[in-house]
Amino acid sequence: MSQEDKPDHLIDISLPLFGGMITWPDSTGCRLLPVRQIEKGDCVNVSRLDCDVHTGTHIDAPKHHFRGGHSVDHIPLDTLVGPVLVCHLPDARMVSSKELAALALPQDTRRLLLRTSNSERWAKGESGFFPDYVALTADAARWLIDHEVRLIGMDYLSVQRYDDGPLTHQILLEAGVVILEGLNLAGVSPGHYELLCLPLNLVGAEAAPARTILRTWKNSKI
Ligand SMILES: Nc1ccccc1C(=O)C[C@H](N)C(=O)O
Repeated sequence: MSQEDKPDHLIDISLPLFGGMITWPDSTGCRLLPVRQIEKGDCVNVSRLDCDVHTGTHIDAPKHHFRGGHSVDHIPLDTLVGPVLVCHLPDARMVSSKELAALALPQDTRRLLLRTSNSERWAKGESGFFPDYVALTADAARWLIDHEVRLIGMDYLSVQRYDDGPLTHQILLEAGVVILEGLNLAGVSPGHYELLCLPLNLVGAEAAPARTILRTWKNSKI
């Protein structure tokens, strides 16, 4: 790698996982439980993570909504890693096809992350789950498929609005679009990056937590 090609910087857009973190209201929550403790006389520290697989930043696979649908271990890495466009919709109360069309995305956009006012609320450290988060409508899901987007990332714990039915998820997952939820895009400038989304390879699971990073490059286009 020449000096010019060195990574400029890495931006962690995933949520830290910790006991008591904000989770989906129906979730059993997230706990990190001590199994062995040096301070209690054990020779090592060992913890157990107790959470559902939709905790923090995570991907959803078709199995989340479809019997017999693919699980996360079948999602190809080359969908999860590669060029991505980050768009900023600071004033959107929801994201419909109208907001997406107004972005005038380059035709070759296959991965799209949307920074909304949700990210500012993560940044402020709001303490509880907020059901009025910004998310996609079903017609936005159809728009993404029509425009051949293969991965869509949103900055709250669901891609669909809290009071909506499951249609947004179903449309995306049926078409094999990877749903990336629970991003924190606070302070991320809109533009082109390389996405590195690495979910746990949980065999047979409908979702998996995913450490997710954006990489910018100094002098090269991705
Ligand atoms: N953790 C859960 C537990 C029970 C029921 C749903 C969830 C979800 O996380 C839903 C998810 N965020 C979704 O919209 O796909």
